[in-house]
Amino acid sequence: MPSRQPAFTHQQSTKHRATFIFIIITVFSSVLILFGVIYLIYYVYYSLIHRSRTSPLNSCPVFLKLRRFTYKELVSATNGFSDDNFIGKGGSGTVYRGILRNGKLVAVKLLDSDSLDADREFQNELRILGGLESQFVVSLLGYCVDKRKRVVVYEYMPNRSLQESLFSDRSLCWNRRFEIILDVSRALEFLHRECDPPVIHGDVKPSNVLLDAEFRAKISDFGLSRLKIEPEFGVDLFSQDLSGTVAGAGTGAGESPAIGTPVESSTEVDFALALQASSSSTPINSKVVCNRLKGLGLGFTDEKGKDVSVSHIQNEFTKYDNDDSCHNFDNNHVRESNSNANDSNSNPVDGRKSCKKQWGKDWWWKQDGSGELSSKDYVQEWIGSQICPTANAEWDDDKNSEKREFDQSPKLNTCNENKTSGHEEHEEHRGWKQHRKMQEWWKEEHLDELTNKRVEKKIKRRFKLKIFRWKRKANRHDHKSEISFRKNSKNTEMYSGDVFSRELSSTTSMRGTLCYVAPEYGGCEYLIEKTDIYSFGVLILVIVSGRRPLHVLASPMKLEKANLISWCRQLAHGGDLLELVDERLKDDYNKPQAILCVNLALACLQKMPELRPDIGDIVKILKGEMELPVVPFEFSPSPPSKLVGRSRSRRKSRTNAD
Ligand SMILES: Nc1ncnc2c1ncn2[C@@H]1O[C@H](COP(=O)(O)OP(=O)(O)OP(=O)(O)O)[C@@H](O)[C@H]1O
Repeated sequence: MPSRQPAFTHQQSTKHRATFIFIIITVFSSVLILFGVIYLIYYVYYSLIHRSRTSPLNSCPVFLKLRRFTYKELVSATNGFSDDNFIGKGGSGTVYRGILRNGKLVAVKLLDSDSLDADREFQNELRILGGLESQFVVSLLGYCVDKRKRVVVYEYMPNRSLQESLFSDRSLCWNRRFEIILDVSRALEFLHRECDPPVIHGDVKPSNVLLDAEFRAKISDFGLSRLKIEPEFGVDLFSQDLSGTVAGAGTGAGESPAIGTPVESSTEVDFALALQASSSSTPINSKVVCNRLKGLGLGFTDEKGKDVSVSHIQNEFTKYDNDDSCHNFDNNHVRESNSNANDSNSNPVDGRKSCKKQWGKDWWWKQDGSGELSSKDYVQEWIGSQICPTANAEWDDDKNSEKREFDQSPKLNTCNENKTSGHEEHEEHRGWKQHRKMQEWWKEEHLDELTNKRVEKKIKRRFKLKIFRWKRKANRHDHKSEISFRKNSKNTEMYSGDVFSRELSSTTSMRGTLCYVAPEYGGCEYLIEKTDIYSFGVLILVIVSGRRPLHVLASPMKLEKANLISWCRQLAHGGDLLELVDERLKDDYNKPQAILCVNLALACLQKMPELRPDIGDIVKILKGEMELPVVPFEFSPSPPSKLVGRSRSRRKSRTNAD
C-alpha cells in the first residue's frame, strides 16, 4: 500500500504540470492573438486615416504625366501669392494669376490646407482632369505638394468664369451666350461619350465654366467628379421601390415626384427637391423659421441693396404670420452681417482686399457683387424647413422630445401634414427606405453641424462615424447652434452656393451645388450622366435669363420669379417663354434660339432622369440637327410661398378696407 503513494503523487504532479503548461500556452496564445487583432485594427485605422494624405501621388500614371512644380516656383510665379494676383476664391481654395519662367500665364489654385476634403478634391482633380485633353475642358498644367500645401496649376482663362461675366455689368450678348451653351454641351458630350470610362462632372454651374480670350467656354473644377467605373455607379436608381413616387400622385398641381424622392405622406425630405417644392404654398411659421435660422448670420438687403433692419424683417414676418414675432432673432448678428454686406457690395469683385471681406459667412450671396441680391430670406425659409432635425419623425428611435417639438412647430414640411397611420405608414416607410438610406447620412451631418464645433472637430478626427452618431444623440436638442454647410480652412462657416458640397469627413460627402443639383441625387455619390444633364438645364436657364436659380428681392411681388425653374415652368404653361430672356438683351437676341434653349432646359430639368435627353441629342438639338422631342409638361407652382399669397390677400383686403 505505501509503495503506491509516490506513483499516485507522481501521476498527479504530471497532470498538474500538463494543466499548467496548457494554461500557459492558452494564455500566451490568447495574448498573442489579442495583440495581433489590436495591431490589425491599428493598421487598418492608420492606413484609412492617412490614406488620403499620404497616398503617393506619383504612383498614379496621370500624375507622372503632369508637371510637378516646386512651391518656390509657384511663389515666384504669383509674386508670393500677392493680393495683386488674386483672381477669385471658391469653396476649396484661392486662385491667383501667375507667370511661369517661360512667360506662360497660368492660374494657380492654392487649396485650403487644413481640410481633408481639399486634399481629396485635389487628388480627384488631378486624377480626373489630369487625364483629360479637350478644347472644351480647362487644361491642368501641373501641381505642387509641399508639406501640407496643395496647389494646382491651370491654363489661364482671361475672361474668368461665366458667373462673373453673366452677373457683372458687362453683360454677354446673345450670340456669346448661345456659343457658351453649345460649348458646355460639347464639353459634357466629351466627358460622357468620348471619355472611357465616362466622366460625370457632378458640379456644372456658371462658376465652373471658364471663358477664354474669345469667350469660348471650357468646363473646369473636377474636384467632385466621378469616373463611371467606380462602385457607386452600380447603384440602380430605378431599382428603388418607386411605388408612390413615380406612379403615385403628384406633389400637387399635377407634378409627379422625382425618382428617389419620398412618398408624399412620409416625413422624409429631399433637399434638392425642396428647392422646387419651395414654391409650394406650405404655410411657414415665421417664429420657427427664425428660431431655426437664428445664428445663420444672414443679412438682409432690400431691392437697392440697402439694409433692411431686423425690426423691419420681424414686422414683415409678423405681418404675414399671426404668430408671435421672432423672439430669438439675433439682432446684433444680423446687423453685423448687413454691415459686411454693404462693405462687399461697395466693391464687388475687384481686388483681394474687398473680396476678402466677402469671404465671411455671406460670401455666396454677394460673390457677384450684386447689391440687389437678397435671396437669403427666401432660402432661409426652405433651408430652415428642410434641415430642421425635428421635422423627421422617423429619423431615429429616440424621438420623444423631438416629437414634442415637432408637434408644436408643424407645417414646415408639407409631408408632415399628410401623415398616415399604422399599417399604411409602415408600408410607406418600406417604400422609401432605400431612398432614406441614401439620404440619412447627410442629415446626420447637418445635425452634427448643430453641435459644439470645437468638441466636434476634436473627436471627429478620431472616431468619425461613431462619434457623429453619439453626438447627434447627445446634442439633438441644441437648437441654438448654427447651421453651416461648408467649413473653410479657418474653420469658420461659409454659407456658400456650394451648400451641397460640404464634406465633414472623408467617409461622407454632400456634393453638388444648391439649385444645380438634380432631385434624384440624394446628396450621396450616386452620380449619373443625367445628373449633369439636370445641372446643364439649370445652367441654360441661368445663361438665358441672366438670373440666378434662386433670385429673390425683398419685394414680395418678385417672389414669383424667385425660383427660376418653377418660374420657367409657369411661363411655359402660359406660353410666354421669352419673358425669361435677360432684360439687358432688350430685343437684341435670336428668338427661335432662345425658345429652343428654354425648351431644351425644360427637357433637361425633367425630374425623372431617364426622361432627360442625353448629351449626344442635346448637342444635335443645339446644332439644329435634331428636333427637340416634345417635353411632357411638368408644372411646379412658383414661389409665392406664403409671403406672396398672404401679401396679396393683405393688399387686397387693405384696398377693400380703403
Ligand atoms: N483657370 C482659371 N483662369 C482664370 N480664372 C480662374 C481659373 N480658375 C478659376 N478662376 C477664377 O477663380 C474663381 C474661383 O475658382 P474656384 O474653382 O476656386 O471656385 P468656384 O468654382 O468659384 O467655387 P467652388 O470651388 O466652390 O466650386 C473662379 O470663379 C474664377 O473666376
